[in-house]
Amino acid sequence: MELSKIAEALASVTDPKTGQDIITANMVLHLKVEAPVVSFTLQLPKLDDNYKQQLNFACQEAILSVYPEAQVHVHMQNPAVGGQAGPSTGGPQRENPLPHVKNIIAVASGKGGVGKSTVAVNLALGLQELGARVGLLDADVYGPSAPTMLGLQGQRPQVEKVYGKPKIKPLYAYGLPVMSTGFVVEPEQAVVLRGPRLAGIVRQFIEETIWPPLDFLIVDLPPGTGDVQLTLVQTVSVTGAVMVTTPQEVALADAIKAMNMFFLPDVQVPVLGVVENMSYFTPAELPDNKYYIFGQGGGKTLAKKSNSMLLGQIPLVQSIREGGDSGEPAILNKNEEITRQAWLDTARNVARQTALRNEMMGPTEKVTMKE
Ligand SMILES: Nc1ncnc2c1ncn2[C@@H]1O[C@H](COP(=O)(O)OP(=O)(O)OP(=O)(O)O)[C@@H](O)[C@H]1O
Repeated sequence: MELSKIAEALASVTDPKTGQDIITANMVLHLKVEAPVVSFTLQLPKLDDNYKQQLNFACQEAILSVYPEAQVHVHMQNPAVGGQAGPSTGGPQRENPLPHVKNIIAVASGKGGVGKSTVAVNLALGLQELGARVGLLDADVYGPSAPTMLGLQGQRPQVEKVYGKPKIKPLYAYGLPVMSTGFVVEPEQAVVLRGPRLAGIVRQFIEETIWPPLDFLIVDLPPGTGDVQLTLVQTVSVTGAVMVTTPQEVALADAIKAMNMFFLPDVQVPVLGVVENMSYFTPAELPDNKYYIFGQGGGKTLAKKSNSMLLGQIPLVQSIREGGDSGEPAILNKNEEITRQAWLDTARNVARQTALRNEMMGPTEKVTMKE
């Protein structure tokens, strides 16, 4: 009996919760073969009887299909839930719908149009370029821009049944699994649908999408504060928030208001830092010149107010706008090295601040609903 054949057989078994195969989802531990006995531990996010039985049966069946003589012993184990790296902070243990996603990063802003979606998309691709496994959830229900920015407009994600339950397959762009409210809701529809309905869609996207194992899930939030923000912090443990602002003082008051939501005593999502977008204008023909047309200092002030750092300063350049419109984000444009480096530096800082945060604190507690 070969271990590799057994592992291969187990890779055909799907976790009914995440839609991932149980090997990729790191659910199989201590796999041992002493013919005819095959034993292993199956780590489950929740020991629900029905769920346990289904998986046990599927594992037995998979192994018996390659080694009919095998005696399969499956030991079920419930790991500490709560999800991400770092020790548990104690308190009530709640189920984590994304146990195979290490860090969930919310990208937020005070008002629309500051380039939050541009930052979310380029940050996701930047982290991927640095070697991380990244996914993007565009939860900007009123103005979903990921489909256009990633050249996925008009496409619809497919639904696949996993143990009889429908799960959504994300679309892929440049290797990035992407879900966007724009895939299922027309912009005109979003305006008439009420906040809680849209928030429900976001919750469904988190819980029912077949996200692969990820180091980072970047969540592009709508501007300001509202139902979607609340739903996110109630559904998952958000590792940290990245605030996006422009340098103007006038944008600051709104940004502070949006940021303060993360600091509410019931929420307590750490702010990893601030990305200042449209920091300066650089004409393509004078790449070394910087014109601070929107003033200076907004990003730094916001970082100071949140006791965090300025993660990056992104120039206002035509290629970023063009990249957003053409479906080929600026970070992929190797002819615009200065802009590309600004995005990569930002991604590096986000990765570093996330690692530091995880070293210093336990997972963020999910917010519980108070009736
Ligand atoms: N640094 C930049 N240089 C040039 N254009 C930019 C830059 N950042 C963003 N843009 C452009 O500005 C417009 C608004 O950006 P984006 O959609 O990312 O903003 P947003 O804050 O997500 O807005 P909303 O959430 O209201 O839709 C887009 O056309 C985008 O391409």
